[in-house]
Amino acid sequence: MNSETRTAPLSAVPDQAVGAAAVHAVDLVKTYRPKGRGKARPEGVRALDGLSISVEPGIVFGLLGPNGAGKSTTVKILTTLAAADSGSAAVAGFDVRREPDKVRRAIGVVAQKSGADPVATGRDNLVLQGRLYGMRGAELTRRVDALLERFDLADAAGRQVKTYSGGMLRRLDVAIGLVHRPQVLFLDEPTTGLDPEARTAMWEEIERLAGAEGLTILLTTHYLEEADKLATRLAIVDRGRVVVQGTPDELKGELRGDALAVELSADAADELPVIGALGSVDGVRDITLHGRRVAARADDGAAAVPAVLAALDRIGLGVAAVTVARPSLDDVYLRYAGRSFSAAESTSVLEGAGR
Ligand SMILES: Nc1ncnc2c1ncn2[C@@H]1O[C@H](COP(=O)(O)OP(=O)(O)OP(=O)(O)O)[C@@H](O)[C@H]1O
Repeated sequence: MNSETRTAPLSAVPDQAVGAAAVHAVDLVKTYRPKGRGKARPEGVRALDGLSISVEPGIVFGLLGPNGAGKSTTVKILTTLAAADSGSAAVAGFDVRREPDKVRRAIGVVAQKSGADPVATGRDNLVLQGRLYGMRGAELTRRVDALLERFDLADAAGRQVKTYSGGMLRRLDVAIGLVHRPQVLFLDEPTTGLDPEARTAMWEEIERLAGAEGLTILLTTHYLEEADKLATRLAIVDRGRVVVQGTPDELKGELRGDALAVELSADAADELPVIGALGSVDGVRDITLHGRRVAARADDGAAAVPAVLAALDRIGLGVAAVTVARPSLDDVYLRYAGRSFSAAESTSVLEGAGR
């Protein structure tokens, strides 16, 4: 448990709000305060700044954000491992502050760092977890066998976990999280550090799980592609707040049209003629120029390309390349967070280094 101070108690979650949602969090605030005096940031780090989410049962809900956005802190609060300074949260209908034991029974947690005992075998790790939840005898053996089979670990079940590959260890972590048949499974960045093959296998596994037994999965990720592929709904988190939420298609659909990227054969001396020329093309808007790169949105990108090339030609600019892309989650992030995902990632890395 963390040692930071709690400035105000969590308020109870209203019952009617809890009923329908598998996870319901309102206005979570959390500040990590430095332990000693004379630290660089005496005011502490505000990891959550009024974060709210509501997750309906049976879906994969993605919490997407760059490093340092507050995803793990949210998971810690929802899984009763940390206390919020203020706000309220309920999981599987239980208040995380008032009913932490019930919450813990209802959830499985796969943290960023493996919780498996490296010197025990895969099977023993699963058995131990089951026993912690009161499972015994044939029921436990059947459950462990089924999970070993399902996660393709049956052949390695008798080996010490320290001999497992990264992908096997992650699969074991998920299996451990599922032993006691939780209603809600928390997966905190489940594919970070995995090679592409193991990542694809884990994606397939998560997709399979989501369909099974009405399990609700709350997944945190800083991979745009992962959120796009797996999440039924997602919330984009930036600096401790949800900046926008919806299905990946809804979010991308809000950005009307395609992204058009034109690389000029030479730097354009002045932005205005470029903006003027492209602005005269039907359906083309939001034009920006950085050096040789022109970016714009177009209602129908492919159809606009000939007219765009002609317009640039008229003002004497040659074109080296043109690409047309459907809106991505990165575009959504840029629109709502005001900076690109990769810029946010590098800022948070620098912030982290400065702490
Ligand atoms: N125990 C702690 N003490 C001090 N600051 C912390 C602590 N844990 C997290 N933070 C800071 O709180 C902010 C949110 O961190 P958090 O780990 O929740 O983000 P995240 O989105 O999960 O990022 P990551 O993917 O890197 O884990 C960051 O600035 C982080 O450095």
